[in-house]
Amino acid sequence: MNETALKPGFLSRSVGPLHINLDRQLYGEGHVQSFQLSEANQSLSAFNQKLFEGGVVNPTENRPASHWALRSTAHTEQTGQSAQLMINGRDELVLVRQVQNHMEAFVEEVRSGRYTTPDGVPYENLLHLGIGGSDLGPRLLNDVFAKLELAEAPALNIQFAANVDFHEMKAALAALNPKTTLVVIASKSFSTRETLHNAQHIFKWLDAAGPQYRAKALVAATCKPSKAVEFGVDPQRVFEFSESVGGRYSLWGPVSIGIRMVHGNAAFNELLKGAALIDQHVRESEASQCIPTLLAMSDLYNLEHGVASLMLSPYDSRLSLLSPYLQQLWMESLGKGVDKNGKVLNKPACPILWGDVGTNGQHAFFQMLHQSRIASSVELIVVVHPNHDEVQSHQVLLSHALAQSEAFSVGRLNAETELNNPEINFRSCPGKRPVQMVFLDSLTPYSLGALLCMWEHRTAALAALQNINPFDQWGVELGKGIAEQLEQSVPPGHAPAENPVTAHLIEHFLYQAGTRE
Ligand SMILES: O=P(O)(O)OC[C@H]1O[C@H](O)[C@H](O)[C@@H](O)[C@@H]1O
Repeated sequence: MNETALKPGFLSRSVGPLHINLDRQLYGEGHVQSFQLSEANQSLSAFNQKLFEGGVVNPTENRPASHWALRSTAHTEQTGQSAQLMINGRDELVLVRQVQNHMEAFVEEVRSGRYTTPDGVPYENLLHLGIGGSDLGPRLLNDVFAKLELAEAPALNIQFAANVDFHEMKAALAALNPKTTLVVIASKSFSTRETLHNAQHIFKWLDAAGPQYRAKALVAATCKPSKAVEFGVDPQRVFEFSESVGGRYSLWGPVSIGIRMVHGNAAFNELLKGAALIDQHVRESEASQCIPTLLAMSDLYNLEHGVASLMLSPYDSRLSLLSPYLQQLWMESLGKGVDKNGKVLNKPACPILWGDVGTNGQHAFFQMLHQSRIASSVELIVVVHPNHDEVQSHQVLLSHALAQSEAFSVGRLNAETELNNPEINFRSCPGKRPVQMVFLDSLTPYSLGALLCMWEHRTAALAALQNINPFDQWGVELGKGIAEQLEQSVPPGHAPAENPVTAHLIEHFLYQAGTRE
């Protein structure tokens, strides 16, 4: 007996290194057919056309979304088609190509040791400063690339500092030497408090080693080049990207220049090629064949049926930073309360995305997924060819992923009977959790590019299906504004905060810190 309404293999689709199976969803074939004919699907096709034409898809900021253009050189190489993307009278594709050439040349200079410190020796270290979209992508890429045994060995020791919590910076600096460290300041806006505060600290750290070190060490990735220059970065080492590239969609461009420096241009360009393959797949496939569309269709169906959680578990420890990266992409894009017409939504526009690598999660939170009343879909990623020869370990790993997929969907066959019997109802696993299976041929920069790009399109598709804007993040602004005011109230002896509870909390903090009676 088949546990769901779909025949095995009905929703299996492949593109390049990526394969998905959605047979264990809660809908039947009829849903897929009616979805194809639905108005929502037509709006999605119109959205994708507008996205790739450079139309305004981010209405609250009156901008196109041109992150896909950062992969355009890989697309041109693959298809031989070159195009134009005119935004505000400037061809964005020309900018992308120029900056990419400039980055590649600089990266070669650094990696070959021709770009030297003021003491005439090659740089050995790199500190990446940035937060949110200017941190999570490069951090994920570095973590995966470092575990891939790429043809080119890492050329520099890399450290990251995102948080204004100084513990992170302290640990990063302990592993660095100011005389041999390049500092990448990645900030789309070049005005993020945490990043600029950390950069100011680093200026002091570099200057303490000698006044000559700062100038050559600084590199910036931003869409506000003049601000970076004003801040003290040599214009030769300011790498620009367009304002219409959202921060959480920006890892394909200059924000990842540190990853190019550490792991080489070749690996990075493979990542772009894998992503460009998915762009092409989205441009050319009809809904019933398009992987991101089918996933978004399932996500929407689940939301409409009260499933507002999505647990993502890659059965590969090299992907342990995937969930934190995707949390920003997914929840900053889709965590919205109104649609593009300002209409208040009557349900969440995205499930909460969370998870950890398998099998570890099985021994931690899978219990809740199997038996609690919290409805969650489950997405399991399996890498078919591992990067080791321990066949048995890999088979055990695969068995666990497949077992969980079956258990979440089928449950325990006599679950209903068990529930009617108080003596044994603790055993009941009702099943019927929607399961998405994702297979990657192997983990490479190319397949990673395809996987991440697939998620970008899935995110945008789920937004388009609900007529919401996935490219703004107005909710983030509120706390930033309040924090700016409170910086005046936190130091002892300063004006109290306006809000009485906040004022009380500050009083308590100062008392516990021993700076107030
Ligand atoms: O790159 P930046 O301009 O420094 O912005 C860094 C981050 O800041 C904000 O909090 C936004 O919510 C994020 O989307 C962004 O990635």
